[in-house]
Amino acid sequence: MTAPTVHSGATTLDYDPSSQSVWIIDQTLLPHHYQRVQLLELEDFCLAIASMQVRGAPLIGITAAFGLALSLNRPQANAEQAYQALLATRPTAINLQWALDKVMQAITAQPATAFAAALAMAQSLREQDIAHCSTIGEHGVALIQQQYQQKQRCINILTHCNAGWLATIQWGTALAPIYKAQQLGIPVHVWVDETRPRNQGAHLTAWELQQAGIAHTIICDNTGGHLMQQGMVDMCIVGSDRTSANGDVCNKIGTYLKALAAHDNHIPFYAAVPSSTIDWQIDDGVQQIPIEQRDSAEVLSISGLDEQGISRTVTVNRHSPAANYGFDVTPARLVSAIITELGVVQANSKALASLREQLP
Ligand SMILES: CSC[C@H]1O[C@H](OP(=O)(O)O)[C@H](O)[C@@H]1O
Repeated sequence: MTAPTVHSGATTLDYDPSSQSVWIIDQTLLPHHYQRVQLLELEDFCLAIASMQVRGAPLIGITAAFGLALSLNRPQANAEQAYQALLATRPTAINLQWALDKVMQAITAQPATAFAAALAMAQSLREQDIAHCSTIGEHGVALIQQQYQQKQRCINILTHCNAGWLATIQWGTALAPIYKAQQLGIPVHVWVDETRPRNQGAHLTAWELQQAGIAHTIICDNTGGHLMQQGMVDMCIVGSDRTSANGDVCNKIGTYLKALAAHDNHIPFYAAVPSSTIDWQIDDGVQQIPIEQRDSAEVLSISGLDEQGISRTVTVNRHSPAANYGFDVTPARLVSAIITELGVVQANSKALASLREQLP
């Protein structure tokens, strides 16, 4: 099976009406194997999210939306039980609850045709994600273009984790401006934080950029500060799993440290955030956003291919405990701007409140 690229119009999730199932890319196998797997039952959807076969706030939400919708067409359908099971899979990405609530609202509005209404909502959220991420790319590429016009050389962009098309349905959030820059012929190079412990950068972002033919270099998570200090980074663009109404940005663990280094070196630090990832109920992200803690085994091991091309997982330490905080929160004061589908806005309550008024 040939692997797709963002420019081939590839999508991470596709609904199959003939089997009333969903096909997703098993992201735990990338970059070594590209494989699509079918999600049929509610348990398949819950496992896919919890095990990170699918991950990234927008994709988590849309996957759950289809999981809830399709569960209604199964024997002993129970929307509330399905909602709770899916919501319990991962706590930090607000898109999960946002998407599930949208589907539940559709069910409540049309109880006589609940399955059809829920499925239509899931499909609508999927199409909306594609449009919003493309628009985030268009708003974000202007920031890259400004630097290119000033510097007239390749623009070096640091990103953390994976906020590419694999984290959404298509285009991505943080990587969308980079894909749009490529389409405009603007030369860019991406510093790709490997992003321990699950290595979404080395496994997923690097794979995306390699497939797209975009120059990139994988770096250890601790390297970014040095590169910024040496003038080797022109801007940082990261994604988000939940951004609070005051502009605090929750993202993969380690993002906050990059923002501190960027601030200290006067480098623009942008978060690409669809409005679906903004939690309007929280006005102090640093204190209020729930931070997922995952199995310590993810810290104590690392997986890859051995010389014979066989997947291996090795343990780096069998005897010590490990802590595995999945996310951290970058305070708004360290965020230069937030790139949304409605435009580039300042990371503060007033600007975000104004943005909220523009939402349909
Ligand atoms: C566009 S959301 C991407 C966001 O999600 C990642 O977390 P995970 O891979 O654990 O789902 C990471 O925080 C990315 O920035």
